[in-house]
Amino acid sequence: MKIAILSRNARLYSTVRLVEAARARGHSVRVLDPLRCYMRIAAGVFEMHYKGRELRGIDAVIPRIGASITFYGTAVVRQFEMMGVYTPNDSDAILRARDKLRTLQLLAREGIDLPTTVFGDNPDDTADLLAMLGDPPHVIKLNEGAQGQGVLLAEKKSAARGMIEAFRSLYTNFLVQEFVREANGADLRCFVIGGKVVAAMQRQAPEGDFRANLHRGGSASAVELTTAEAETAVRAARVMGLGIAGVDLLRSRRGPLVLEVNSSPGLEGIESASGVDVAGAVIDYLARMSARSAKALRPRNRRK
Ligand SMILES: Nc1ncnc2c1ncn2[C@@H]1O[C@H](COP(=O)(O)OP(=O)(O)OP(=O)(O)O)[C@@H](O)[C@H]1O
Ligand SMILES: [Mg+2]
Ligand SMILES: [Mg+2]
Repeated sequence: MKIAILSRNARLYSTVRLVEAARARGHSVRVLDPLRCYMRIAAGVFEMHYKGRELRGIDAVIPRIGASITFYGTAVVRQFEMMGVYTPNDSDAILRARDKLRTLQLLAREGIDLPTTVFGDNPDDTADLLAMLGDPPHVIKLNEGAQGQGVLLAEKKSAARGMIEAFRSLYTNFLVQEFVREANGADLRCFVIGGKVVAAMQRQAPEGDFRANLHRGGSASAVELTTAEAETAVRAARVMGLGIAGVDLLRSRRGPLVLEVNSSPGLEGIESASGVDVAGAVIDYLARMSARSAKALRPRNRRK
């Protein structure tokens, strides 16, 4: 199989591990910087070019699209889809997951539990918006933030109002949520591949913080998920339409709550905390699925 990994940096741990795992399984693999992929679109014709050459014969892509290049990155993934290249996460699913509010709306529709969330535009509605959530503390977070950046805790109503005013003055979208205190600064990252949790870790925020992200100094450890937690993670990935997903859960008094679903989850923390060869599992899944989709696309099987 010929695999392309869409990643801005070939030296990142996740990218290196995926390349290794693909080579170890006898696949040909290359890393493409999505921002160097350029495309030609004409009636019924989809071409992808890279550093002066047309790309041909790629069977599958692994999109690792960072939050700062969502628009361009998903356009590249979509072009590959149009060319009939298999991707475990399609461009629409990546866009869905990038938007935390949209994610929560889609999950809530399916009855998946999450921290109660409010969203509003007009300053005149702020007091009522906060009242809809109940007493502080409240969590205020950027709709498209990542790595814990732009996730704030407001202990008092006045702090919440101040943070909301600050975000509004920056014309950025944000959510306000109930603070799940009993999570005690820990969250669960569940790595879901093809409808199964293949690895999980618990992340603990450093002293004095409530955000468990490893990029914010959190520490990771192995964790045994309950059946309810594993099922919730698998359902969340399925609702989002993601073949590969990093589902973040909080342990709460009323059961697992989904915080968000990540479409390009990192491998470093989870492989070392769980001891699982997650990169290998990604490549095995890709090989299975791309063979299946190639079969479905064979001309005799194609729908007229
Ligand atoms: N409502 C909440 N109650 C308690 N803790 C929360 C809440 N929301 C977020 N947190 C904490 O803050 C962290 C970051 O939040 P979240 O996962 O929503 O943001 P992110 O920046 O997209 O993270 P990632 O890097 O995983 O993509 C969570 O992992 C969790 O530890
Ligand atoms: Mg995230
Ligand atoms: Mg998260």
